[in-house]
Amino acid sequence: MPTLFDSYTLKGSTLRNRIAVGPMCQYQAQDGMPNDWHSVHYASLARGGAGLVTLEATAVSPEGRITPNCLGLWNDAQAQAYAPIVASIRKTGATPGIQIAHAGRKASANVPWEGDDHIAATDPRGWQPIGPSPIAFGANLPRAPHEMTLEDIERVKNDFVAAAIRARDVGFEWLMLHFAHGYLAQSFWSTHSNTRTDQYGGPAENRGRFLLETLAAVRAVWPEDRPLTARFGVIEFDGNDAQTLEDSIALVRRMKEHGLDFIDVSIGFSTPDATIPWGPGFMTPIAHKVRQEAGLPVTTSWYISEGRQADALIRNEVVDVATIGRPLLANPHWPHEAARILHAKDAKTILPPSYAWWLSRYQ
Ligand SMILES: NC(=O)C1=CN(Cc2ccccc2)CCC1
Repeated sequence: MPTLFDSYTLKGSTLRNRIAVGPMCQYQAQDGMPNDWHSVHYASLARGGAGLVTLEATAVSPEGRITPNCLGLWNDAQAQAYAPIVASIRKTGATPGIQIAHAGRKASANVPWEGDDHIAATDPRGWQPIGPSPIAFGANLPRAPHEMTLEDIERVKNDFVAAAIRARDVGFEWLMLHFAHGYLAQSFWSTHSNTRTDQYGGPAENRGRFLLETLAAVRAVWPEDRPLTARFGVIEFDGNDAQTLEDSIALVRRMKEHGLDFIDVSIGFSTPDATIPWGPGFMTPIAHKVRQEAGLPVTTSWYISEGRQADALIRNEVVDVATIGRPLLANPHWPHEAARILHAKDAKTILPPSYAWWLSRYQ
């Protein structure tokens, strides 16, 4: 029976435990470049004992950013700037991962604590969002995206491939495609946002095409021995859940056929009219259903906050890895605290010597 502090091996990668840091936007970049905010942030999370440290949504092009302050991997200067961050994660024994993303019709927005809304079309800080159809998300994101031409679609797929090559070459070990949260890929899948009548719209097979083509193109350049994963919104909580979940699991099976190794099960967030049943581990039964029916190892996040809760999910094989988000913002050493609560491991095996040595003595 696996436990939270057992290692996890997938393809040629072994995580020191089953705790993954979920990708969480920091909105601290200028022109997509990582800086000392990101260096300190990710080194702190790695030193705290997590197994997999996944960098936040990193845009594959300038237009693919959610906000002007999102990270990017669209040029070589950015790519080189991640090398010290990868090294600092590896130095602690954690595994470096990165989520590559395109925000689609949710792009060109103010950072959450400065409005969380679309930048005015007349404001030079912003840009024209793009998407499958000229349909706005609504609410705080009222701008209708430019309807992507087939050339736009090819360009964006190539941007994902180029970003994956940069992530590969700078040493990231896990790659996560952002196929969730109402961003570009999710918006091709959802009927809330995709009303195309060409081969990228209409029936599920067509709405899944952009995701599968992007996955296949990235798989072709991502090393076979490094995990290729995706965070995918399998449900919208919009009143149509049974059908959406059935269709999404069928698409996950296709993703597996196209080389996906692992999936992070999340929410579509394609419509402001959803009623999300927030609560402790509320996504874990859905993640388990995807795991069993699609035959892929899974993780999920959302309100997984306690060590015993996360350990039970692993022991009962509900999920294979527990993704922790906001509790790690509150306490990057959450893994150490969980290890103590679970009597799993002492500080010596979780924290770097500069901390562990003194924590393990004079008990
Ligand atoms: N890059 C991402 O995937 C983000 C996800 N978020 C979670 C979230 C989404 C929707 C509603 C609440 C929280 C917040 C902003 C960035």
